[in-house]
Amino acid sequence: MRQVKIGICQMAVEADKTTNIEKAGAMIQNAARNGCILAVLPEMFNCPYQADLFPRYAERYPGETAEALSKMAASHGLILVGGSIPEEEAGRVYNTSFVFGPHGELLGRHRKVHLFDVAIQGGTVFRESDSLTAGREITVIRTEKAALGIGVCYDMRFPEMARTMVLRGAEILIYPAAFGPTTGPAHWELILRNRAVDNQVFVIGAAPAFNPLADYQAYGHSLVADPWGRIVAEAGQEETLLLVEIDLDYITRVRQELPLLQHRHPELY
Ligand SMILES: O=C(O)CCC(=O)C(=O)O
Repeated sequence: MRQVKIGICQMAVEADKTTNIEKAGAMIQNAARNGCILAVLPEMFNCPYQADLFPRYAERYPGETAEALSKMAASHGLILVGGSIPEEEAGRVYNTSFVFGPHGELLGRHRKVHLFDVAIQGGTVFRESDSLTAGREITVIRTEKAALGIGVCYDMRFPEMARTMVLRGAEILIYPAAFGPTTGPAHWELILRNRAVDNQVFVIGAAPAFNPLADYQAYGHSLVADPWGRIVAEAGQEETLLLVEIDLDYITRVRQELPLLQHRHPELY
């Protein structure tokens, strides 16, 4: 048994950065008290999800938020997937997930590759590329507990990226995300379960809670899907710490019984 207890911090993101960092800290502490060895925050957890605000909240590494995350990981001795934050480097702003280890060390970072530029009639209109630059790397982070494939929100819609992470050894795909009221009910669960069943891995979607005062209405519904495509934990819309324990050996069992990855014909596609 390779048990991993995980805490997903579905927090309501507010306008004030320090308040958001403190709230994340309290939820991570709660996760640690509940025995979690992995905690996950949502996309843009320190900043309202508004393209015009990203440059204003952006930090150069190691800034205020990354330092706080590193300390939280170290003081609780857990692996922390720090959602994402606007990260500035050389005049460009990225949507970046920083991942810290149990001694507070930076294990890696993922810069969102696929920017969310959509105009859905009667629904969400968003242009991340107005203020963000896309990352150019696929991210798999090997930790002492599990190999983590990291994507940010819209990245989850690209099965090629998930497959690449899995072929590079990822056992858990983790997507800090912030789906909204248009695509959330339509696609959120479908996509996350699909990435799990396609790749026979665990998949985590970590969302902000619905906040009636926010400009962008997050859908919430953080969830964990297992390698069989089953939902093993799911939150509602409200602020909550979603706790779940998974057994990574289940990946091997599902792959032995249904050897999907061995049956591929990459020479044909
Ligand atoms: O793919 C979607 O429907 C939502 C994506 C999104 O909100 C994001 O990438 O931040």
